Amino acid sequence: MTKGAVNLLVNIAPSILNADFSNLELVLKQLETGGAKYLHLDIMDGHFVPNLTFGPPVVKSLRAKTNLIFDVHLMVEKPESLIEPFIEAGADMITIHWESTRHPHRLLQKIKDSGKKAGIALNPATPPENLEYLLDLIDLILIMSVNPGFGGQSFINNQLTKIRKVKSMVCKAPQEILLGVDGGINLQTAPLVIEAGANFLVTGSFLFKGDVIKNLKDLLAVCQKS
Ligand SMILES: O=C(CO)[C@H](O)[C@H](O)COP(=O)(O)O
Ligand SMILES: [Fe+2]
Repeated sequence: MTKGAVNLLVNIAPSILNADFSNLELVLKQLETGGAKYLHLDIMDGHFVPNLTFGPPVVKSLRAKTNLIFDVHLMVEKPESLIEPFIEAGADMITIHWESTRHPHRLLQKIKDSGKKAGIALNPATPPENLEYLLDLIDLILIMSVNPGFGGQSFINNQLTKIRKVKSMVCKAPQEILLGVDGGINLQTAPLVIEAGANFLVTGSFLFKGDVIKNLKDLLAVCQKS
């Protein structure tokens, strides 16, 4: 990839956080029918964030049912201990939080050494300049546009400024880096984040209110137009 290469395609990564957990096989089929390529898996430990979700066994069960690209978002204390279990469960990409570890460089290196894509997420109050000496290890920068922990929160508008700053960092990197946004993405906010430079949009509660397939298709259409 040439220096400054930018992926013009906008990707949608559906989060199942607000899906019907009693019928995830159906949810996977709906997302595939709607045109999804990724599945965003929100892992919460009740410590780093005040909520609990699921762990490697659930990811392994889902892995057996779909070829979607598994994008694992680790919102946990001590993510060091969970890299291998999630890779064994079938993760294709693992995103750690900058705030969750003293050694983000070592952890990103560990993910890359395992042959998986490495992502780093930034909470709303974390400045993007912290990524300067990590950039060569990063495949995805995930800007949290809500405080992590729950689906269905409102988009924090000042994160648009951060997306613009990160866009200029990403353009200078020698490799392709996806610029992701997670939280409060819907038909109104998607064009704003795309205009600011994002090309990887995580969306959860918007999709699972009403007709999942229609909502996903509508969002993909907005992304293609923006
Ligand atoms: O990481 C997350 C929350 O911490 C989720 O990925 C995010 O909230 C998606 O849900 P929604 O679209 O409802 O905001
Ligand atoms: Fe997430």
